Amino acid sequence: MNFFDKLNQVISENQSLLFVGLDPNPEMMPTCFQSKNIISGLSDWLQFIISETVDKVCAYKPTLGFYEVLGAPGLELLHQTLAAIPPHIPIILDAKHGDLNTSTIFAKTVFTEWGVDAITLSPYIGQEHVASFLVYPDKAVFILCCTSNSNAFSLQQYPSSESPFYLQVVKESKNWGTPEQVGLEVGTTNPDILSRIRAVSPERMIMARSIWAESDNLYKILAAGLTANGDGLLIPVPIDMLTQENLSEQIQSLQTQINQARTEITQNASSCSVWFSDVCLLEKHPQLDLILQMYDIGCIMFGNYVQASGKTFPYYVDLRKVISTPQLFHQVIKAYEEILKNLSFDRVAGIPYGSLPTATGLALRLNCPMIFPRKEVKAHGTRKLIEGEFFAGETVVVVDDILISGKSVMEGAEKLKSVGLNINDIVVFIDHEQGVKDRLQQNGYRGHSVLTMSEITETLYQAGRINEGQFSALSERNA
Ligand SMILES: O=c1ccn([C@@H]2O[C@H](COP(=O)(O)O)[C@@H](O)[C@H]2O)c(=O)[nH]1
Repeated sequence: MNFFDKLNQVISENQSLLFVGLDPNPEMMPTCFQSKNIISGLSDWLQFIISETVDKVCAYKPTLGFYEVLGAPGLELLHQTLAAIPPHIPIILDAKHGDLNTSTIFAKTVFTEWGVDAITLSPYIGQEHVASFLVYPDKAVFILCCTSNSNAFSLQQYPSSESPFYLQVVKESKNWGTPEQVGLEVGTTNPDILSRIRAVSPERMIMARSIWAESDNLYKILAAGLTANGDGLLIPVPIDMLTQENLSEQIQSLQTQINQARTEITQNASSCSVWFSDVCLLEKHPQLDLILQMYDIGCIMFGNYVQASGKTFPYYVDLRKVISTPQLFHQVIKAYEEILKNLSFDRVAGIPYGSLPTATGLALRLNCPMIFPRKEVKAHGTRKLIEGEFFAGETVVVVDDILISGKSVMEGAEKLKSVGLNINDIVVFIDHEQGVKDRLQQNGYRGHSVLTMSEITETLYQAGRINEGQFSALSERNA
Protein backbone atom coordinates (compact mmCIF):
# COMPACT_ATOMS: atom_id res chain seq x y z
CA MET A 1 0.00 0.00 0.00
CA ASN A 2 1.46 3.38 -0.92
CA PHE A 3 1.84 6.19 1.60
CA PHE A 4 -1.19 8.19 0.49
CA ASP A 5 -3.45 5.11 0.48
CA LYS A 6 -2.27 4.36 4.03
CA LEU A 7 -2.85 7.98 5.04
CA ASN A 8 -6.30 8.15 3.46
CA GLN A 9 -7.28 4.91 5.15
CA VAL A 10 -6.44 6.32 8.61
CA ILE A 11 -8.10 9.66 7.76
CA SER A 12 -11.26 7.79 7.01
CA GLU A 13 -11.03 5.34 9.96
CA ASN A 14 -10.28 8.04 12.54
CA GLN A 15 -12.30 10.72 10.71
CA SER A 16 -9.40 13.06 11.26
CA LEU A 17 -7.16 15.37 9.24
CA LEU A 18 -5.05 16.06 12.33
CA PHE A 19 -1.42 15.08 12.63
CA VAL A 20 0.80 15.31 15.68
CA GLY A 21 4.39 16.48 15.93
CA LEU A 22 6.32 14.06 18.16
CA ASP A 23 9.06 16.43 19.22
CA PRO A 24 11.15 15.83 22.35
CA ASN A 25 11.62 19.53 23.01
CA PRO A 26 12.81 19.87 26.64
CA GLU A 27 11.53 23.46 26.72
CA MET A 28 7.96 22.31 26.07
CA MET A 29 8.00 19.25 28.33
CA PRO A 30 5.20 19.50 30.92
CA THR A 31 6.43 19.56 34.53
CA CYS A 32 4.61 16.34 35.37
CA PHE A 33 7.02 14.46 33.04
CA GLN A 34 10.21 16.10 34.26
CA SER A 35 12.61 13.69 35.94
CA LYS A 36 16.34 13.42 36.70
CA ASN A 37 16.86 11.69 33.42
CA ILE A 38 15.75 14.07 30.72
CA ILE A 39 15.54 11.34 28.06
CA SER A 40 13.24 9.17 30.13
CA GLY A 41 11.06 12.19 30.92
CA LEU A 42 10.79 13.07 27.23
CA SER A 43 10.13 9.43 26.39
CA ASP A 44 7.24 9.22 28.88
CA TRP A 45 5.78 12.42 27.46
CA LEU A 46 5.95 11.17 23.86
CA GLN A 47 4.41 7.82 24.85
CA PHE A 48 1.62 9.73 26.59
CA ILE A 49 0.99 11.82 23.46
CA ILE A 50 0.80 8.70 21.28
CA SER A 51 -1.55 6.84 23.61
CA GLU A 52 -3.86 9.87 23.94
CA THR A 53 -4.06 10.56 20.22
CA VAL A 54 -3.80 7.21 18.46
CA ASP A 55 -7.48 7.03 17.48
CA LYS A 56 -7.83 10.76 16.77
CA VAL A 57 -5.09 11.59 14.29
CA CYS A 58 -4.09 10.48 10.80
CA ALA A 59 -0.28 10.70 11.05
CA TYR A 60 2.66 11.36 13.35
CA LYS A 61 5.48 13.72 12.45
CA PRO A 62 8.69 13.42 14.48
CA THR A 63 11.13 16.28 13.82
CA LEU A 64 14.59 14.77 13.36
CA GLY A 65 16.42 17.86 14.65
CA PHE A 66 14.91 17.58 18.14
CA TYR A 67 16.25 14.02 18.46
CA GLU A 68 19.64 14.81 16.91
CA VAL A 69 20.44 17.55 19.41
CA LEU A 70 20.03 15.05 22.25
CA GLY A 71 22.98 13.07 20.87
CA ALA A 72 23.15 9.28 20.77
CA PRO A 73 20.41 8.88 23.43
CA GLY A 74 18.25 11.12 21.23
CA LEU A 75 18.55 8.74 18.30
CA GLU A 76 17.75 5.86 20.65
CA LEU A 77 14.67 7.83 21.74
CA LEU A 78 13.68 8.29 18.09
CA HIS A 79 13.76 4.53 17.54
CA GLN A 80 11.69 3.97 20.69
CA THR A 81 9.17 6.56 19.53
CA LEU A 82 8.90 5.12 16.03
CA ALA A 83 8.40 1.65 17.52
CA ALA A 84 5.57 2.94 19.72
CA ILE A 85 3.54 4.17 16.74
CA PRO A 86 1.03 1.53 15.57
CA PRO A 87 2.10 0.29 12.12
CA HIS A 88 -1.15 1.31 10.40
CA ILE A 89 -0.54 5.01 11.19
CA PRO A 90 1.80 6.74 8.73
CA ILE A 91 4.94 8.43 9.98
CA ILE A 92 6.23 11.59 8.28
CA LEU A 93 9.81 12.25 9.31
CA ASP A 94 10.34 16.00 9.41
CA ALA A 95 13.95 16.19 8.24
CA LYS A 96 13.84 19.00 5.64
CA HIS A 97 16.67 17.07 4.07
CA GLY A 98 18.52 19.15 1.49
CA ASP A 99 21.82 17.55 0.54
CA LEU A 100 22.35 15.63 -2.68
CA ASN A 101 25.49 13.82 -1.54
CA THR A 102 23.74 12.13 1.36
CA SER A 103 20.32 11.71 -0.25
CA THR A 104 20.74 8.09 -1.40
CA ILE A 105 22.08 6.75 1.89
CA PHE A 106 19.68 8.91 3.90
CA ALA A 107 16.66 7.69 1.92
CA LYS A 108 17.78 4.08 2.41
CA THR A 109 18.26 4.58 6.15
CA VAL A 110 15.00 6.34 6.90
CA PHE A 111 12.80 4.22 4.65
CA THR A 112 14.29 0.75 4.98
CA GLU A 113 15.93 0.83 8.45
CA TRP A 114 13.81 3.31 10.36
CA GLY A 115 10.62 2.36 8.52
CA VAL A 116 9.15 5.86 8.15
CA ASP A 117 6.55 6.35 5.42
CA ALA A 118 7.32 9.85 4.20
CA ILE A 119 9.85 12.61 4.66
CA THR A 120 9.98 16.38 4.31
CA LEU A 121 12.54 17.75 1.83
CA SER A 122 13.95 21.12 0.94
CA PRO A 123 13.23 21.97 -2.72
CA TYR A 124 16.49 23.74 -3.48
CA ILE A 125 18.47 20.79 -4.77
CA GLY A 126 15.78 19.97 -7.31
CA GLN A 127 14.47 16.84 -8.92
CA GLU A 128 17.61 14.71 -8.67
CA HIS A 129 17.59 15.01 -4.89
CA VAL A 130 13.90 14.11 -4.66
CA ALA A 131 14.38 11.16 -7.05
CA SER A 132 16.66 9.44 -4.50
CA PHE A 133 13.67 9.23 -2.18
CA LEU A 134 11.11 8.31 -4.83
CA VAL A 135 12.86 5.12 -5.85
CA TYR A 136 11.04 3.57 -2.86
CA PRO A 137 7.66 2.84 -4.44
CA ASP A 138 5.42 2.97 -1.35
CA LYS A 139 7.05 6.01 0.21
CA ALA A 140 6.38 9.70 -0.30
CA VAL A 141 7.95 13.11 0.15
CA PHE A 142 6.59 16.49 1.20
CA ILE A 143 8.32 19.41 -0.45
CA LEU A 144 8.72 22.53 1.67
CA CYS A 145 7.05 25.17 -0.48
CA CYS A 146 6.38 27.95 1.93
CA THR A 147 7.14 28.90 5.53
CA SER A 148 5.43 31.42 7.78
CA ASN A 149 8.70 32.99 8.88
CA SER A 150 8.55 36.70 8.15
CA ASN A 151 12.30 36.75 7.40
CA ALA A 152 11.64 34.44 4.47
CA PHE A 153 9.26 36.91 2.87
CA SER A 154 11.89 38.49 0.57
CA LEU A 155 12.75 35.08 -0.87
CA GLN A 156 9.33 33.48 -0.98
CA GLN A 157 7.55 36.47 -2.48
CA TYR A 158 10.33 37.13 -5.01
CA PRO A 159 10.13 38.63 -7.63
CA SER A 160 6.58 39.88 -7.10
CA SER A 161 3.46 39.04 -5.19
CA GLU A 162 1.71 38.31 -8.53
CA SER A 163 4.24 35.65 -9.36
CA PRO A 164 5.93 34.62 -6.11
CA PHE A 165 8.74 32.12 -5.87
CA TYR A 166 6.76 29.83 -3.52
CA LEU A 167 4.23 29.23 -6.32
CA GLN A 168 7.09 28.38 -8.66
CA VAL A 169 8.27 25.78 -6.13
CA VAL A 170 4.77 24.29 -6.09
CA LYS A 171 4.54 24.16 -9.90
CA GLU A 172 8.03 22.72 -10.27
CA SER A 173 7.66 20.09 -7.57
CA LYS A 174 4.50 18.80 -9.25
CA ASN A 175 6.82 17.66 -12.05
CA TRP A 176 8.97 15.67 -9.66
CA GLY A 177 6.45 12.98 -8.84
CA THR A 178 2.83 11.96 -8.95
CA PRO A 179 0.27 13.03 -6.36
CA GLU A 180 0.84 9.55 -4.86
CA GLN A 181 4.51 10.42 -4.34
CA VAL A 182 4.85 14.14 -3.74
CA GLY A 183 2.88 16.29 -1.31
CA LEU A 184 3.44 19.92 -0.32
CA GLU A 185 4.43 21.36 3.05
CA VAL A 186 2.96 24.81 3.50
CA GLY A 187 3.61 26.89 6.58
CA THR A 188 1.37 29.92 6.66
CA THR A 189 -1.17 31.81 8.69
CA ASN A 190 -2.44 33.42 5.51
CA PRO A 191 -5.44 31.70 3.85
CA ASP A 192 -4.72 33.58 0.59
CA ILE A 193 -1.36 31.86 0.25
CA LEU A 194 -2.98 28.51 0.86
CA SER A 195 -5.73 29.13 -1.67
CA ARG A 196 -3.22 30.20 -4.34
CA ILE A 197 -1.31 26.98 -3.76
CA ARG A 198 -4.50 24.93 -3.84
CA ALA A 199 -5.50 26.61 -7.11
CA VAL A 200 -2.35 25.46 -8.90
CA SER A 201 -2.25 22.05 -7.25
CA PRO A 202 -5.84 20.90 -6.85
CA GLU A 203 -4.78 17.27 -6.64
CA ARG A 204 -1.92 17.43 -4.10
CA MET A 205 -1.91 16.59 -0.39
CA ILE A 206 -0.95 19.71 1.54
CA MET A 207 0.57 19.43 5.00
CA ALA A 208 -0.28 22.72 6.68
CA ARG A 209 2.11 24.14 9.28
CA SER A 210 2.20 27.16 11.57
CA ILE A 211 -1.48 27.86 11.12
CA TRP A 212 -2.16 28.52 14.79
CA ALA A 213 -0.25 31.77 15.21
CA GLU A 214 -3.43 33.68 14.45
CA SER A 215 -6.56 32.77 16.35
CA ASP A 216 -9.95 32.24 14.68
CA ASN A 217 -8.23 31.41 11.43
CA LEU A 218 -9.15 27.75 11.25
CA TYR A 219 -12.28 28.02 9.11
CA LYS A 220 -10.56 30.25 6.55
CA ILE A 221 -7.53 27.96 6.43
CA LEU A 222 -9.77 24.95 5.82
CA ALA A 223 -11.82 26.74 3.17
CA ALA A 224 -8.63 27.76 1.38
CA GLY A 225 -6.72 24.51 1.62
CA LEU A 226 -9.25 21.69 1.37
CA THR A 227 -9.89 20.11 -2.00
CA ALA A 228 -13.39 20.32 -3.42
CA ASN A 229 -13.97 16.90 -1.84
CA GLY A 230 -13.18 18.26 1.62
CA ASP A 231 -9.87 16.45 1.98
CA GLY A 232 -6.26 16.80 0.80
CA LEU A 233 -5.20 18.90 3.79
CA LEU A 234 -3.37 17.81 6.95
CA ILE A 235 -3.80 20.00 10.01
CA PRO A 236 -1.22 20.08 12.83
CA VAL A 237 -2.35 19.64 16.42
CA PRO A 238 -1.33 22.89 18.17
CA ILE A 239 1.87 22.39 20.18
CA ASP A 240 0.36 23.89 23.32
CA MET A 241 -2.32 21.24 23.29
CA LEU A 242 0.35 18.54 23.59
CA THR A 243 1.29 19.83 27.03
CA GLN A 244 -2.24 19.53 28.41
CA GLU A 245 -3.37 16.77 30.74
CA ASN A 246 -6.71 16.44 28.99
CA LEU A 247 -5.03 16.12 25.58
CA SER A 248 -7.41 13.45 24.34
CA GLU A 249 -10.53 15.55 25.00
CA GLN A 250 -8.97 18.68 23.49
CA ILE A 251 -8.06 16.85 20.30
CA GLN A 252 -11.51 15.31 20.15
CA SER A 253 -13.07 18.75 20.31
CA LEU A 254 -10.72 20.15 17.64
CA GLN A 255 -11.44 17.15 15.42
CA THR A 256 -15.20 17.74 15.72
CA GLN A 257 -14.74 21.42 14.93
CA ILE A 258 -12.69 20.59 11.82
CA ASN A 259 -15.13 17.96 10.58
CA GLN A 260 -18.10 20.29 11.00
CA ALA A 261 -16.26 22.97 9.04
CA ARG A 262 -15.35 20.41 6.33
CA THR A 263 -18.98 19.44 5.90
CA GLU A 264 -20.08 23.05 5.73
CA ILE A 265 -17.33 24.04 3.27
CA THR A 266 -17.96 21.15 0.90
CA GLN A 267 -21.72 21.68 1.02
CA ASN A 268 -21.28 25.35 0.18
CA ALA A 269 -18.79 24.65 -2.58
CA SER A 270 -19.98 25.21 -6.13
CA SER A 271 -21.44 22.06 -7.56
CA CYS A 272 -20.40 23.16 -11.07
CA SER A 273 -16.78 22.08 -11.04
CA VAL A 274 -15.93 19.16 -8.84
CA TRP A 275 -12.29 18.11 -8.66
CA PHE A 276 -11.95 14.35 -8.80
CA SER A 277 -8.37 14.18 -7.52
CA ASP A 278 -7.82 10.46 -7.14
CA VAL A 279 -11.36 9.42 -7.83
CA CYS A 280 -12.12 7.65 -11.05
CA LEU A 281 -15.73 6.97 -11.80
CA LEU A 282 -14.68 4.27 -14.20
CA GLU A 283 -12.03 1.67 -13.62
CA LYS A 284 -8.65 3.24 -12.78
CA HIS A 285 -6.40 3.16 -15.84
CA PRO A 286 -3.11 1.30 -15.15
CA GLN A 287 -1.19 4.22 -16.66
CA LEU A 288 -3.22 6.85 -14.78
CA ASP A 289 -0.15 8.54 -13.29
CA LEU A 290 1.60 8.72 -16.61
CA ILE A 291 -1.43 10.24 -18.34
CA LEU A 292 -1.98 12.85 -15.63
CA GLN A 293 1.68 13.87 -15.50
CA MET A 294 1.85 14.11 -19.27
CA TYR A 295 -1.15 16.40 -19.17
CA ASP A 296 0.21 18.41 -16.20
CA ILE A 297 3.46 19.27 -17.96
CA GLY A 298 1.52 20.58 -20.95
CA CYS A 299 1.87 17.79 -23.53
CA ILE A 300 -1.74 18.26 -24.64
CA MET A 301 -2.51 21.65 -26.10
CA PHE A 302 -5.85 22.97 -27.30
CA GLY A 303 -6.17 25.24 -30.36
CA ASN A 304 -6.18 24.76 -34.12
CA TYR A 305 -3.21 22.72 -35.31
CA VAL A 306 -2.52 21.70 -38.89
CA GLN A 307 -1.29 18.12 -39.20
CA ALA A 308 1.24 16.71 -41.66
CA SER A 309 -1.75 15.36 -43.60
CA GLY A 310 -3.15 18.90 -44.02
CA LYS A 311 -6.09 18.22 -41.69
CA THR A 312 -6.69 20.64 -38.81
CA PHE A 313 -7.20 19.19 -35.31
CA PRO A 314 -8.49 21.20 -32.31
CA TYR A 315 -5.51 19.99 -30.24
CA TYR A 316 -1.90 18.91 -30.52
CA VAL A 317 0.02 16.33 -28.53
CA ASP A 318 3.61 17.37 -27.94
CA LEU A 319 5.45 14.44 -26.42
CA ARG A 320 8.82 16.12 -26.94
CA LYS A 321 8.20 17.99 -23.68
CA VAL A 322 8.61 14.74 -21.74
CA ILE A 323 12.41 14.79 -22.09
CA SER A 324 12.62 17.86 -19.87
CA THR A 325 11.05 16.05 -16.92
CA PRO A 326 13.48 13.19 -16.18
CA GLN A 327 11.22 11.42 -13.70
CA LEU A 328 8.39 11.25 -16.26
CA PHE A 329 10.75 10.50 -19.13
CA HIS A 330 11.98 7.52 -17.16
CA GLN A 331 8.41 6.23 -16.72
CA VAL A 332 7.70 6.72 -20.41
CA ILE A 333 10.78 4.72 -21.38
CA LYS A 334 9.76 1.96 -18.97
CA ALA A 335 6.31 1.82 -20.57
CA TYR A 336 7.84 1.39 -24.05
CA GLU A 337 10.21 -1.22 -22.62
CA GLU A 338 7.28 -3.32 -21.38
CA ILE A 339 6.23 -3.71 -25.02
CA LEU A 340 9.71 -4.10 -26.53
CA LYS A 341 10.72 -6.87 -24.16
CA ASN A 342 8.18 -9.17 -25.81
CA LEU A 343 9.42 -8.49 -29.34
CA SER A 344 12.34 -9.94 -31.23
CA PHE A 345 14.90 -7.59 -32.86
CA ASP A 346 18.61 -6.90 -33.28
CA ARG A 347 18.55 -3.10 -33.18
CA VAL A 348 16.28 -0.27 -32.12
CA ALA A 349 15.64 2.75 -34.37
CA GLY A 350 14.02 6.07 -33.49
CA ILE A 351 12.26 8.37 -35.95
CA PRO A 352 13.89 11.84 -35.86
CA TYR A 353 13.74 14.16 -34.16
CA GLY A 354 11.02 13.52 -31.59
CA SER A 355 11.82 9.88 -30.97
CA LEU A 356 15.61 9.96 -30.91
CA PRO A 357 15.75 10.50 -27.12
CA THR A 358 13.29 7.64 -26.61
CA ALA A 359 15.29 5.27 -28.82
CA THR A 360 18.48 6.31 -26.97
CA GLY A 361 16.86 5.63 -23.58
CA LEU A 362 15.61 2.23 -24.75
CA ALA A 363 18.95 1.29 -26.31
CA LEU A 364 20.68 2.01 -23.00
CA ARG A 365 18.09 0.24 -20.86
CA LEU A 366 17.91 -2.83 -23.09
CA ASN A 367 21.63 -2.77 -23.89
CA CYS A 368 20.66 -2.95 -27.55
CA PRO A 369 22.44 -1.19 -30.46
CA MET A 370 20.65 1.84 -31.86
CA ILE A 371 20.46 3.33 -35.35
CA PHE A 372 18.26 5.96 -36.95
CA PRO A 373 17.14 6.94 -40.44
CA ARG A 374 18.10 10.54 -41.24
CA LYS A 375 15.28 13.00 -41.76
CA GLU A 376 17.20 14.69 -44.58
CA VAL A 377 20.32 13.32 -46.27
CA LYS A 378 23.25 15.75 -46.05
CA ALA A 379 24.73 17.05 -49.29
CA HIS A 380 28.21 16.80 -47.75
CA GLY A 381 30.19 14.47 -45.48
CA THR A 382 29.20 10.79 -45.45
CA ARG A 383 25.75 11.48 -47.00
CA LYS A 384 24.42 8.55 -45.01
CA LEU A 385 20.74 7.69 -45.04
CA ILE A 386 21.08 5.65 -41.84
CA GLU A 387 23.25 6.66 -38.87
CA GLY A 388 24.90 4.01 -36.71
CA GLU A 389 26.27 0.54 -37.42
CA PHE A 390 24.07 -2.22 -38.85
CA PHE A 391 24.21 -5.28 -41.09
CA ALA A 392 21.80 -6.01 -43.92
CA GLY A 393 19.41 -8.80 -42.96
CA GLU A 394 19.11 -7.70 -39.33
CA THR A 395 15.73 -6.97 -37.76
CA VAL A 396 15.01 -3.51 -36.38
CA VAL A 397 12.19 -2.39 -34.08
CA VAL A 398 11.09 1.15 -34.88
CA VAL A 399 9.94 3.53 -32.14
CA ASP A 400 8.01 6.74 -32.61
CA ASP A 401 5.97 9.09 -30.43
CA ILE A 402 2.49 9.28 -31.92
CA LEU A 403 0.71 7.68 -34.85
CA ILE A 404 -1.67 10.02 -36.62
CA SER A 405 -1.77 8.85 -40.25
CA GLY A 406 1.28 6.60 -39.87
CA LYS A 407 3.02 8.43 -42.73
CA SER A 408 6.11 9.62 -40.79
CA VAL A 409 6.87 6.32 -39.17
CA MET A 410 6.34 4.33 -42.38
CA GLU A 411 8.61 6.71 -44.29
CA GLY A 412 11.32 6.08 -41.67
CA ALA A 413 10.74 2.33 -41.85
CA GLU A 414 11.01 2.38 -45.64
CA LYS A 415 14.44 4.08 -45.40
CA LEU A 416 15.61 1.32 -43.07
CA LYS A 417 14.22 -1.34 -45.41
CA SER A 418 15.96 0.28 -48.38
CA VAL A 419 19.36 -0.71 -46.88
CA GLY A 420 18.37 -4.33 -46.38
CA LEU A 421 16.99 -4.21 -42.83
CA ASN A 422 13.80 -6.01 -41.79
CA ILE A 423 11.08 -4.15 -39.94
CA ASN A 424 8.27 -6.16 -38.38
CA ASP A 425 7.25 -4.05 -35.37
CA ILE A 426 6.54 -0.37 -34.86
CA VAL A 427 6.06 0.79 -31.25
CA VAL A 428 4.57 4.19 -30.42
CA PHE A 429 3.53 5.92 -27.22
CA ILE A 430 0.13 7.09 -28.48
CA ASP A 431 -2.11 5.51 -31.08
CA HIS A 432 -4.45 8.12 -32.45
CA GLU A 433 -6.68 5.29 -33.66
CA GLN A 434 -8.97 5.84 -36.67
CA GLY A 435 -7.61 2.64 -38.17
CA VAL A 436 -3.97 3.74 -38.33
CA LYS A 437 -2.74 0.40 -36.94
CA ASP A 438 -4.69 -1.38 -39.71
CA ARG A 439 -2.90 0.87 -42.21
CA LEU A 440 0.43 -0.25 -40.77
CA GLN A 441 -0.73 -3.86 -40.97
CA GLN A 442 -1.65 -3.43 -44.64
CA ASN A 443 1.91 -2.23 -45.22
CA GLY A 444 3.43 -5.23 -43.47
CA TYR A 445 4.05 -3.81 -39.97
CA ARG A 446 2.67 -4.80 -36.57
CA GLY A 447 1.72 -1.64 -34.66
CA HIS A 448 1.98 -1.49 -30.82
CA SER A 449 1.14 1.41 -28.55
CA VAL A 450 1.45 2.25 -24.86
CA LEU A 451 -1.78 4.28 -24.89
CA THR A 452 -4.64 5.12 -27.18
CA MET A 453 -6.01 8.63 -27.58
CA SER A 454 -9.40 7.42 -26.30
CA GLU A 455 -7.84 6.07 -23.10
CA ILE A 456 -6.10 9.40 -22.52
CA THR A 457 -9.25 11.41 -23.22
CA GLU A 458 -11.43 9.27 -20.96
CA THR A 459 -8.88 9.26 -18.11
CA LEU A 460 -8.33 13.02 -18.18
CA TYR A 461 -12.06 13.61 -18.13
CA GLN A 462 -12.68 11.14 -15.32
CA ALA A 463 -9.87 12.69 -13.28
CA GLY A 464 -11.34 16.16 -13.73
CA ARG A 465 -8.37 17.51 -15.68
CA ILE A 466 -10.38 18.46 -18.79
CA ASN A 467 -13.86 19.89 -19.16
CA GLU A 468 -16.60 18.76 -21.49
CA GLY A 469 -15.51 21.11 -24.28
CA GLN A 470 -11.99 19.76 -24.17
CA PHE A 471 -13.30 16.21 -23.95
CA SER A 472 -15.26 16.82 -27.17
CA ALA A 473 -12.23 18.41 -28.84
CA LEU A 474 -10.08 15.39 -28.06
CA SER A 475 -12.85 13.05 -29.22
CA GLU A 476 -13.40 14.96 -32.46
CA ARG A 477 -10.82 12.92 -34.30
CA ASN A 478 -13.33 10.10 -34.32
CA ALA A 479 -15.90 12.24 -36.14
O1 LIG B 1 -0.64 15.85 -32.24
C1 LIG B 1 0.37 15.54 -32.92
C2 LIG B 1 0.32 15.24 -34.27
C3 LIG B 1 1.46 14.93 -34.96
N1 LIG B 1 2.65 14.91 -34.33
C4 LIG B 1 3.88 14.59 -35.14
O2 LIG B 1 3.49 13.99 -36.38
C5 LIG B 1 3.89 12.63 -36.47
C6 LIG B 1 2.74 11.72 -36.64
O3 LIG B 1 2.00 12.07 -37.76
P1 LIG B 1 1.71 11.03 -38.92
O4 LIG B 1 0.52 11.60 -39.60
O5 LIG B 1 1.45 9.69 -38.27
O6 LIG B 1 2.92 11.02 -39.77
C7 LIG B 1 4.57 12.29 -35.17
O7 LIG B 1 5.78 11.61 -35.40
C8 LIG B 1 4.82 13.63 -34.51
O8 LIG B 1 6.12 14.03 -34.82
C9 LIG B 1 2.71 15.19 -33.02
O9 LIG B 1 3.79 15.18 -32.38
N2 LIG B 1 1.57 15.51 -32.33
